[in-house]
Amino acid sequence: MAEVTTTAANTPTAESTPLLDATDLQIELITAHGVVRAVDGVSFTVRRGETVTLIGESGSGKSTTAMGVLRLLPEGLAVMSGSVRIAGRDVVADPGAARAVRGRTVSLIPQDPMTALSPVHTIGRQLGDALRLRHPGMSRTQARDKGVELLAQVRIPQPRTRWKAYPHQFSGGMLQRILIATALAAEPELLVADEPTSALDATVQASVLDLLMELQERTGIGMLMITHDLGVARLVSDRIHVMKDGRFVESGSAEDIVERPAEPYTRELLAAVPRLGAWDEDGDERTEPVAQGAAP
Ligand SMILES: Nc1ncnc2c1ncn2[C@@H]1O[C@H](COP(=O)(O)OP(=O)(O)OP(=O)(O)O)[C@@H](O)[C@H]1O
Repeated sequence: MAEVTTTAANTPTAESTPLLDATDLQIELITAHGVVRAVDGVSFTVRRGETVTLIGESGSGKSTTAMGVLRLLPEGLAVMSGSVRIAGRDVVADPGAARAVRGRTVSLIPQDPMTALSPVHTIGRQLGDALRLRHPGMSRTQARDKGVELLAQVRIPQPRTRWKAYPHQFSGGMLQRILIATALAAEPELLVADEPTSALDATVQASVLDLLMELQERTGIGMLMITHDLGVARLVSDRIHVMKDGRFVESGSAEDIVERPAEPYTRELLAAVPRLGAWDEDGDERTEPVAQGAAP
């Protein structure tokens, strides 16, 4: 999607190593009702500047995959096999590698902005803490200046004044943008976004997705997107993996999956999207909505 700028750090070798490389990932969850194989042998990669989306209905295993990749599933209740290399380090074989890459190479944008931030601390305190975690030598003043800059980047109006505000003083869309700023505080190479807009209404959803794409274009960050909404997937993705019962039933470019779905399950997901404009080369939405069932 975005142009990849080659820097000294991005040697050809580093460039060709995927940021995320999952091979035959299996995850079993130990539940009160027995063992559930939530993820059943999936393989996928995410490279710099790419957005790769896992799409599927509720219970298909998308979130378990995302949380597994980050090793955020409860130890002892989730058994993982296969491999997941993040920037070359296998987090399945080595949980220590997961701790090393989380909040550095890879950051999570969680699903529900209303519950992801602590209600008793100011936005500034929480964003400042995230920055100082990444840069231990940073003073509070430096963290505030950098944090205000990040809030401006995610289009929070009057960021310097809002620094001292509490989460309840923001709308859902603004909170999600603050969470994006918090994820960016770690200067990650890869973002995992778990249904980042599902708690937001349609117009706010569009503006948050737009912001993510703009950030990606500017920074070349890779993104693993989780969604149940093919409209969202089509807008942001380079590649889409359609997930059902823990497996990928269909994988391809966003255009192929949306325009030429091979599987009945994908066609069902498509049918659940109320309106999709015609595909055009720039991936722009067409401005005139398509009325379902309307006469030509
Ligand atoms: N805490 C849990 N206890 C029991 N079963 C679980 C738990 N979490 C997930 N599962 C099961 O694992 C499978 C995959 O669930 P998962 O949440 O990953 O799917 P999903 O596609 O992300 O759905 P959603 O969009 O609803 O989060 C499902 O069969 C689900 O019932």
